[in-house]
Amino acid sequence: GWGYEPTNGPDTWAADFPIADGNRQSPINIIPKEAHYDPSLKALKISYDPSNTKGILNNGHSFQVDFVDDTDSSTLTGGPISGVYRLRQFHFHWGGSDNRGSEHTLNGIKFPCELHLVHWNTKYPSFGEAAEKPDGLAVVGVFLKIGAANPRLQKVLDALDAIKNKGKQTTFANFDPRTLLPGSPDYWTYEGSLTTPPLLESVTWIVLKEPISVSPAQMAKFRSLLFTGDGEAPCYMVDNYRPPQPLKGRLVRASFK
Ligand SMILES: NS(=O)(=O)c1ccc(NC(=O)NCCO)cc1
Ligand SMILES: [Zn+2]
Repeated sequence: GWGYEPTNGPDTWAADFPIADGNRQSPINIIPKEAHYDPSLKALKISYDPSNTKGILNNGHSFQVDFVDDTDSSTLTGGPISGVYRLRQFHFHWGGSDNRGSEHTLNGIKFPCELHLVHWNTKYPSFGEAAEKPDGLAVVGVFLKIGAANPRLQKVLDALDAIKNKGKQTTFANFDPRTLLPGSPDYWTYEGSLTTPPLLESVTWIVLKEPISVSPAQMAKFRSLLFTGDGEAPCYMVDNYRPPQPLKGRLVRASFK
């Protein structure tokens, strides 16, 4: 199956997922000077209920923290979206060293890590249905940059020892992902896709301008995970990012001047 190695990585995905060469693929390189300030963009309204935290899973591509999404208790509204989107999961993408790892880039600059908070539009009956609609998903992207250790991240990283291998999951409770967000509400937004197969063109991307911090030791924790399952030859989970894709005429809007 697909992955991030030379034999199954992003350059091979179009064979099984032709939409990889589509007109609204993600991620992209964001050039702030070419973004269009849109005064009609609303503030993001994010309200999460920590008791919705369901668990943490190594899915062989990243690890994700899953949320109970059968009620409107953890939602995203406002910003560029209309209606109510429910939090489904959050996950990360990171590099084998600090000079790479993010999916979106800023003026061509890669960050060591990027957080994705995945939400689906409740006008559709389920995540799966929403994922196939042009306005079905909204993903909030947050850059991580090397600095002081991030205490909010530590609870997530402390759970990784229990999910080292692909397919492993463990309990994870009462986590408020809002604590991972930066102070500034400023964001860029554009119409894009999932950044992993099936690469569905159903995502309104909301990329926050202000990064959060992560320390080198915390980055080492991400890199201690394995792509591989128990009993397989171990392969460290690193460089699980898709590079920027062609903009193909899309506008990137900014919520700030
Ligand atoms: N990296 S990304 O574009 O944020 C992304 C989000 C969800 C998915 N897929 C997904 O959530 N499938 C359902 C099982 O959680 C794939 C890529
Ligand atoms: Zn992602």
